[in-house]
Amino acid sequence: MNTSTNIIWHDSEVTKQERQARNSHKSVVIWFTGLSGSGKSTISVALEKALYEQHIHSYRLDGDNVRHGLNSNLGFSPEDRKENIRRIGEVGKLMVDAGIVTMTAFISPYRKDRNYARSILEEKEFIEVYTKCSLNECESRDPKGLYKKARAGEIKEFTGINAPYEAPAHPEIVIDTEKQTVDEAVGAIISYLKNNLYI
Ligand SMILES: Nc1ncnc2c1ncn2[C@@H]1O[C@H](COP(=O)(O)OS(=O)(=O)O)[C@@H](OP(=O)(O)O)[C@H]1O
Ligand SMILES: Nc1ncnc2c1ncn2[C@@H]1O[C@H](COP(=O)(O)OP(=O)(O)O)[C@@H](O)[C@H]1O
Repeated sequence: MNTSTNIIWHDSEVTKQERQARNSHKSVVIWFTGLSGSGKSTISVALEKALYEQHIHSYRLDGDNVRHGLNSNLGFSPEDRKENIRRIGEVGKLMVDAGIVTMTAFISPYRKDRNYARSILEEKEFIEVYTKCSLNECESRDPKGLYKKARAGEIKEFTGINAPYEAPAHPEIVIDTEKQTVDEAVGAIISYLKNNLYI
């Protein structure tokens, strides 16, 4: 619900299309979703580096990082996760307007919340990338030791253990991180961007 009143939109004199033309590439949100430990951060970091090396204006928003600042007042209840994703969707939209290829790496476990983020962008401005990985494998990777803590009852509402993860029904890209290497994942996403004339 919008509680701000008496607010009037003020247009820029530089359009998104003009920024994209100057950058010689489209702007888009590449929305990673998947369990903790499924590879969202690892792949988005590698993708960001590869895009940077190809002179693509890009930027990465990562759950752990954004929760240190912009979203530091949010926890992991369904309501807080919804607000987390709503804000990231809005930031993603601003970055697309600024002409930037934006990667977001959030668990974003609820389909409805991801679809909301998609809905505020124009068609083709949201590419959902599902980092598919079994809970078993994520738990054995446990890069931050959080699954161990969750199993020991030290973290409430941990995704996959005692909070749900709803896999995307129709993601644009699926990366099976139990089968594809990080380089293969980056290659697959860059091919998608090239084949669909984003870059
Ligand atoms: N309860 C609980 N459930 C899931 N994850 C937890 C939790 N508590 C802390 N963490 C750590 O926070 C990271 C997930 O934050 P996100 O902003 O991506 O989560 S969400 O999209 O709002 O669901 C997640 O990072 P990733 O491992 O990179 O996914 C964890 O490091
Ligand atoms: N094919 C792969 N793709 C991505 N990460 C992988 C892969 N194989 C192993 N890993 C490892 O799995 C872990 C994934 O952790 P991370 O990227 O932080 O996941 P997330 O951001 O989804 O929580 C890292 O330790 C990474 O080195």
